[in-house]
Amino acid sequence: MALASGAGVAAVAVVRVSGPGTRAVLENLIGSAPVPREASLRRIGGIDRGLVLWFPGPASFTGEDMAELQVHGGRAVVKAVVEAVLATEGTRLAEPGEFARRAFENGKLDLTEVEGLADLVSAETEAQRRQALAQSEGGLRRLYEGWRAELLKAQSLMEAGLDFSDEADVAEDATRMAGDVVGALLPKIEAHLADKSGERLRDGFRVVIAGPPNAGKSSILNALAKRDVAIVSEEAGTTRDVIEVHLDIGGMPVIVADTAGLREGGGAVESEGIRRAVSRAQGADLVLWIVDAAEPNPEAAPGFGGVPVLSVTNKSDLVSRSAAGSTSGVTMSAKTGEGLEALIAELGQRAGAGIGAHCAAPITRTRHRVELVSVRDALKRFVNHDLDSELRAEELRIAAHHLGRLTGRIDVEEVLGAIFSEFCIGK
Ligand SMILES: Nc1nc2c(c(=O)[nH]1)N(C=O)[C@@H](CNc1ccc(C(=O)N[C@@H](CCC(=O)O)C(=O)O)cc1)CN2
Ligand SMILES: Nc1nc2c(ncn2[C@@H]2O[C@H](COP(=O)(O)OP(=O)(O)OP(=O)(O)O)[C@@H](O)[C@H]2O)c(=O)[nH]1
Ligand SMILES: [Mg+2]
Repeated sequence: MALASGAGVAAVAVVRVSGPGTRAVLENLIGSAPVPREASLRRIGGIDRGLVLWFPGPASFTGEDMAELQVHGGRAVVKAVVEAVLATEGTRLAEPGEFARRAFENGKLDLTEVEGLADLVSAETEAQRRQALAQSEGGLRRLYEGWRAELLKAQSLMEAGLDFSDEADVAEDATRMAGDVVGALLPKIEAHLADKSGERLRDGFRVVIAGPPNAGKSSILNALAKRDVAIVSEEAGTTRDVIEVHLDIGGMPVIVADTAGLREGGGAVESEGIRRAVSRAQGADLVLWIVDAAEPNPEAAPGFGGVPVLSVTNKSDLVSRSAAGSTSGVTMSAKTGEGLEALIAELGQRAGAGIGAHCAAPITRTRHRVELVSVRDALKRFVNHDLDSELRAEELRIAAHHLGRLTGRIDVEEVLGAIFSEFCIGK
């Protein structure tokens, strides 16, 4: 049992119940289970009048008997309904992600679909929502199940080759056919691994604003965020902590961080701010290097460990148009807003906004990448003909094992905890 509608008061709250005791909860609270899968307006335990939904298993989200009580969202109503449900013998509060976990355990969802659901609940932009929905509806599951079927085919051909090892031509045919199957599969896995668009979309494109003190970094952050997130002042060394905002540029999540101005000297606090700025910049997808247009000798951007740098000349309002436009990169004024649209367009383009969704479902997590690298490496060893047939067959088993971990078919107990704890209570 859980309050699925989350913390805080809403107009309507949803209490979700799953498990074999669900029918007993309904009998205790509303007298009887209503018509399955149809909303019924009922008195609920003398507490409220609300909509009741009854999903007898296995045709439910978790695959078990389930019910929903949709009641008025007031604190007293919710508290009384939750207590009334818990009063039924055997009922308890659900752990975070427990409904999804049961759906997984009952074969309703595979691990990639569960991850898709978690991402759907936390999606912040349209492109993230689309990607998460497709994954939650089996985009990756179907892809990986197809590959698993190919692997099984190759495995059985290799086994046949081993069984007929005294009939050289039969054995050779079977082994060659297994090689063809893997030979066709490997480039598909390589192409899938080469596509980083899914992880980038899920994680967001990370931009760090860096530059000398007082160049207008915090003013640019505020202009991008369209609100006063960071303190701006004419004093050099204003920003110390890294300040982050989440932007949605054409459906792409872009995470912009403002940092302390980089300069020599300064006190201990400022030095720590500078250390954080540099470390953040080195982990970014893009650094915006901000300089003051009125500065006669603008400081050149240092290297940030190979991270691409886009030069931004700010305070264009302080200089004549021709002087401001002469530098490379973006020229803008955080004060007047001139050039801001151009900066946003450039960020969107670099983040990959507007690129239509890739046809195939992409990798969205490091977990997928790690398992698929193991699959690929085993298959590469398989195609290496220096190994004997026994060892090559073993490589196929290793590949199938890692594919199984990906979809949750085999020994995933250690990853389950990590995945399901991402969910909020009630999911
Ligand atoms: N009120 C409410 N809204 C909700 C949910 C919910 O649990 N309750 N969902 C919660 O995530 C999502 C909808 N997801 C659902 C997924 C499967 C089933 C379900 O009953 N599946 C059965 C029957 C399928 C069918 O008839 O097509 C099954 O899989 O066997 C229900 C909701 C979003 N909206
Ligand atoms: N004229 C003009 N002034 C600006 C512009 N952008 C920022 N300023 C001013 O420049 C000063 C410094 O701005 P901040 O945004 O605090 O600069 P910063 O780079 O974050 O500074 P630190 O955090 O100290 O490194 C403030 O007085 C701003 O009002 C601009 O485009 N034009
Ligand atoms: Mg600042």
